[in-house]
Amino acid sequence: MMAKSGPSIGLFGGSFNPAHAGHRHVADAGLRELQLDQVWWLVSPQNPLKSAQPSASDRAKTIDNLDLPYAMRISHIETRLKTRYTVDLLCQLRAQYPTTRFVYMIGSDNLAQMPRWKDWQTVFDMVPVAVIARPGAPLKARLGQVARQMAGSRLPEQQAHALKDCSAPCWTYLTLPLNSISSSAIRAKHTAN
Ligand SMILES: Nc1ncnc2c1ncn2[C@@H]1O[C@H](COP(=O)(O)OP(=O)(O)OP(=O)(O)O)[C@@H](O)[C@H]1O
Ligand SMILES: O=C(O)c1ccc[n+]([C@@H]2O[C@H](COP(=O)([O-])O)[C@@H](O)[C@H]2O)c1
Repeated sequence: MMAKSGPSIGLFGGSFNPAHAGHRHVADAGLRELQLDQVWWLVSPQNPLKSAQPSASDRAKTIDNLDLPYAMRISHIETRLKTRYTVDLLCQLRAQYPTTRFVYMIGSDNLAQMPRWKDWQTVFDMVPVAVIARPGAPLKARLGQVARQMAGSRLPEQQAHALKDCSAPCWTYLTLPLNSISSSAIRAKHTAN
C-alpha cells in the first residue's frame, strides 16, 4: 500500500438543510482538535435515509452564510460522482487521491444511526472516523452497536490530533462543549413563523 504523506482532509458530509452554527462547530473541531489541513463540506445530493430534500445547490448556498475560513471548502463531489452512499464515495476518493489522509467526520446522532448505512463496517475499514458529541441521545451513540463493535479501535480523545495518521479502523469520540442547534429546529421555527 502507498504511504500516505499528502494533506490531511476532513470529509464532513451533510444535508445542510439549512447549514447552521452546529455544523461550523463540527468543522472547526476538524481544524482545531484533529489538526487537519482542510475540511471539505460535502453537500449530500440526497441522504438515502431522509425524505426528499431541496436541491444541493440551494442547500449549499446556506453554507455561504457561515463565512468559512480558507481551510474549508464546499464540495459537490457526491453529485458529480453520482454517489449517495458514503462507502461508494470513499472508494472513489481513495482511487482519486491515493496519498491524501482523509478523516470522516460525523455528529454522534449519525454514529447511533450508522447500522442502517450501507456497509458501515467498510466505512470504518477505509478511513479514520471522528465523532463529535451532540445533545440528544449521547448514551445511544456511545454505547450503541457501532461504538461497542468498534471499541477496540477507539483512540482516546486526548490523542485526537493523531487520528489522521492512524491506520483504519480507528476512531475517536470528541466530547467538547455541546452545541444544540439542528436544521430541523430551524425549519420548524420557520414553519411556525
Ligand atoms: N449541533 C451539532 N453538533 C454536532 N454535530 C452536528 C450538529 N449539527 C449537525 N451535526 C452533524 O453534522 C452532520 C450534518 O448534519 P445535518 O446536515 O443532517 O444537520 P442536522 O442539524 O442534523 O439536520 P436535521 O435536524 O434535519 O436532521 C451530521 O453528521 C450531524 O450529526
Ligand atoms: O452511506 C449511507 O448509507 C449513508 C446513510 C445516511 C447518511 N449518510 C451520510 O451521512 C452524512 C450526514 O448526513 P445528514 O443527512 O445527517 O447530514 C451525509 O454525507 C450522508 O451522505 C450516508
